[in-house]
Amino acid sequence: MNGPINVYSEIGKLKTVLLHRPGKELENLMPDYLERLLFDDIPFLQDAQAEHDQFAKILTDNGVEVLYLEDLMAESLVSDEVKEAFIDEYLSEANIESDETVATIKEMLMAIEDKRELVDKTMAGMQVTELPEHDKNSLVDLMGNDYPFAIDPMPNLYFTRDNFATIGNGISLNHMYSETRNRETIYAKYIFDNHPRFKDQDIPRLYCRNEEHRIEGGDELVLSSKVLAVGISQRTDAKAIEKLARNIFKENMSFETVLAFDIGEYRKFMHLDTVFTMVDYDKFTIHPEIEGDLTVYSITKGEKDLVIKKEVDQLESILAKYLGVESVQLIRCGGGDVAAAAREQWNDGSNTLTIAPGEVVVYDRNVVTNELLEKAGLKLHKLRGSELVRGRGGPRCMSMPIYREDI
Ligand SMILES: NC(=[NH2+])NCCC[C@H](N)C(=O)O
Repeated sequence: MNGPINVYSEIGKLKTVLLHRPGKELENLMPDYLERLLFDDIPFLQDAQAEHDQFAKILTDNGVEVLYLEDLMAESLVSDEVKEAFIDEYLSEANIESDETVATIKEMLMAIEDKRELVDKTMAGMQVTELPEHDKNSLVDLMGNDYPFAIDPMPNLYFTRDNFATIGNGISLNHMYSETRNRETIYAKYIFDNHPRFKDQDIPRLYCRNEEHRIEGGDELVLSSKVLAVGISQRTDAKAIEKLARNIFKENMSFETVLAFDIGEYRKFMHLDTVFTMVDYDKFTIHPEIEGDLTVYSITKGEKDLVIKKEVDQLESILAKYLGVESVQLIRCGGGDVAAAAREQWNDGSNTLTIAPGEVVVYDRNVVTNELLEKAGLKLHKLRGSELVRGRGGPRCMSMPIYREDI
């Protein structure tokens, strides 16, 4: 009998997925703080939500159960004790200098009875002007500053791919690269510890948010029940991958090899899944710009510790060897046109979500890449990508598979 989580491939028929419908956190984006919050522009919330609803509809129309992070989190606040523990932990990570402000906000949040409303508020952030008058005795309170937020918004939450990742029947609860995104990982922590769907189930924890080294779900790809690919990137460092591999091997899961893809540290391709995704048994998207310099390392379990080797073959041969297929096809984002490749990668042309072997969700705007995917025989579900894309993420980033049929 399989547990509630079952993800042994990138392509098996998707049965259950986790999304987050973007909310008020996007309206708390301001030009001065975009870079710190890892955004490049301010999406129009209403249209972003409409696009996101279309995404959810494509999935449900194709037999996928869509769960929402905000609902699961609300349902995880199973008692007053859990609610208070969550609020305390949330506030301790919210970067609030004054204890009086913490106490004031705690009182405000505790007073919200509707659990969904409370969860939404924690995601949206809080402007200083929302706080009631409260005692200002501490030096930081008296000095004040111009910063408009008492608590920052979490605008990247709709990229549910990153803050935790499902691997086999387990999860890696991630330690994120940036402070703004590290706060997001609190929701998965409470969900997997308290939600009735997950609480008493055997769900191995393969990484933990308190770890020192950083890893993000956009870098974690489950290529098969035996092989994982993990990006060494702007977001994920090599030490974290070693730790993850050790934990996976310790759990005696089916995975035998972790392939570490060194894609360099760039904002434009912050995660492996912004340049490489698996779309069929033997087909992948790839951004041509990373191909030349890409180095792949294999990590396997040795007698005493990990055995780590540099793979010297072409990417196609490495993939074919580890996946046990005769050959693989790499479908290049933008084809041979450098401008199309760069533009469409920036707009997540290689960030596809595979919902069944050979069947993918893509943004409609990446016309050059989409045509190549169709030519390769793939079935495309096209999603309007005007507002959501401004956060620099596509269909794979915006989804976390919870259950895929085995292939
Ligand atoms: N899996 C992904 N590629 N996620 C994209 C995340 C984008 C987000 N703005 C960030 O910089 O973190």
